[in-house]
Amino acid sequence: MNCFPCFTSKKSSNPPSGNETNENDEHEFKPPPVAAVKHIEERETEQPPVKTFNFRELASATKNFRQECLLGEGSSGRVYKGTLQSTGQLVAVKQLDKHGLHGNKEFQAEVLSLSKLEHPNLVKLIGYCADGDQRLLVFEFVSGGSLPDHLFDQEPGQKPLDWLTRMKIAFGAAQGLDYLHDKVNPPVIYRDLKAANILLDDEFYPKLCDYGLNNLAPGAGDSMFHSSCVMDTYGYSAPEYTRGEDLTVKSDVYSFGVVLLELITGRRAVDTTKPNEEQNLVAWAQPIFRDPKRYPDMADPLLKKNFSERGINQAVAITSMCLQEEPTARPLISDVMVALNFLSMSTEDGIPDAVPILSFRDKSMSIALSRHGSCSVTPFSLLEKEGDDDSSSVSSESEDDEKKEESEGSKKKQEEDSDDESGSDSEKGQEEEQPTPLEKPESSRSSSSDSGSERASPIDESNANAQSLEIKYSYSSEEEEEDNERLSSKSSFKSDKECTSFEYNHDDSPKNTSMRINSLSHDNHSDDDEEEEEEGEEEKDHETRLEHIHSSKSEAISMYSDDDDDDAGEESGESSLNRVVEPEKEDHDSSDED
Ligand SMILES: Nc1ncnc2c1ncn2[C@@H]1O[C@H](COP(=O)(O)OP(=O)(O)OP(=O)(O)O)[C@@H](O)[C@H]1O
Repeated sequence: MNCFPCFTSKKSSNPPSGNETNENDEHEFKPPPVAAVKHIEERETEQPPVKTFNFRELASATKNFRQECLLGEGSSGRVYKGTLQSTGQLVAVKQLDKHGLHGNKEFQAEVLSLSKLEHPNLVKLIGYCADGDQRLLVFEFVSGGSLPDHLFDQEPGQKPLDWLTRMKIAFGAAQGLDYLHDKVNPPVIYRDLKAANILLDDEFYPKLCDYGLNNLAPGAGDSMFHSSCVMDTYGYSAPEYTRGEDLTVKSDVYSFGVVLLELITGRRAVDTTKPNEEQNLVAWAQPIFRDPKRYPDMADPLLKKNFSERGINQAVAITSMCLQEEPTARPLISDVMVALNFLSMSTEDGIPDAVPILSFRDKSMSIALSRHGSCSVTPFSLLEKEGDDDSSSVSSESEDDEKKEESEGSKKKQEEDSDDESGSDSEKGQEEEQPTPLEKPESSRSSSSDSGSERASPIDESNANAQSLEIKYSYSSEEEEEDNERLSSKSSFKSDKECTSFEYNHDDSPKNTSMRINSLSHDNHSDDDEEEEEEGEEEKDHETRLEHIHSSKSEAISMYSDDDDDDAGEESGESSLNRVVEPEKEDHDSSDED
């Protein structure tokens, strides 16, 4: 076994032995050390930081690839369940089809790329074997089966997945995808996201498999590869792919939308047993997307209506965003992830917290969700103007919708005008957020009025909380936050004496991205805010304040860095996934627009 010393985390130097794996450890992401500047000697003998197996070891692990160990067969080969003799660890051994075999160097380069992708929501590559004409990949074994096993192919007596579990699965899958899109530089496009590629452990914790395997699949690189992929992912492929256009990260967002739709409806992406008009799930859902009153009717009957109306409305709204025909109109997966985080949190009354719209990097998601009970945020200066006349300070939901529609239209136009600048635009977009009338959180609504007309005063609790809002994107050093290795989030909507806050510590990324959103009430003004007030900058003082801090990114030198090795990489068959991290990444999602 050859490991990069610089990639060797405690975990990899002492691999857990299968069943002995500590549950908590398994779900707790331990990012590989950021140390990326490799010694010259190490570069010369670059080997994947995973175990190399000889064929005999894997044959004995899988009882000679016996039928009883066969987990299934996919487009790239057969997958067997095995037990490593040396450690007792359970593994899934993928025996790649022999036709379209790669040379050893090429195969190793792909394995090297794959091995560098590490996230708790991705099935971990443990090792590989390149023996003679055999090419095998060894992955951690995920014990709970795949998502379709639980969603569609239930055994008699098997309990259906409840709503919250479905949202948690969606959130976890979004985290895995977000890692590939946003934490790996340049982004990795999944290309083959579908329910069958979401594996679940015994606690329904989701892990994506088959990521980054495109270059290893038989036929990769030949002219037929593109079309055969369409067939494999039939029902999940984004329209641009079937049009023969290039895939982007937004194509993955589309596929993710299909999975989300499956989770909500309990229907398969393609089901030929259904009447013609219902066979294609997205085609069936499109007319319903345009009629929000029908959203709750889309729910899987097995849920027996055990979900909140706001929960399903927001989930369907997110789904329809992901399934937009135009890639640029689809949200970033990071925004989908933020929204799903809220939907996957249990609350006492079962109603998910409203998602504060300024949580999003891109405005489109804010607009979509603000229609379905999310906490909108209006610059206070505008509220004051509205507040002069009490009657104008409140608006009915239909008025809200009209205004939002207007802003959605203008947003769409903005997007078209500047679809190449989305990273900086997302910041800009938030700064220039069109005011949307405030809505009360659902909990206060229900008690406030029985008339059904949703009204919100500019000085209600949630508004007060929202009056001063800071967003900080900062890149924190590994040392500072090494204890916060998993994305953590907290949210609360409390009285105006308290502050609303939630934090995302994306410490699972090589960049250790940390995003913090604090929505402070007046009572909790920071010193800075108070100073501003004293200075009499009234308008500014009450406006939503956005602060984006990109601190020193010296840590952007990541484990992917190969420095000046580009040429060497090419020569040695360096794969497409093995790319150099640029020292500065200004534009978060520009890659998908390139
Ligand atoms: N790491 C793993 N742990 C447990 N089961 C796995 C693992 N990887 C794959 N499987 C199972 O092995 C079977 C075959 O998987 P594979 O990924 O090759 O095919 P697929 O996803 O069904 O199809 P395709 O590769 O064409 O997308 C599936 O049933 C899958 O759930």
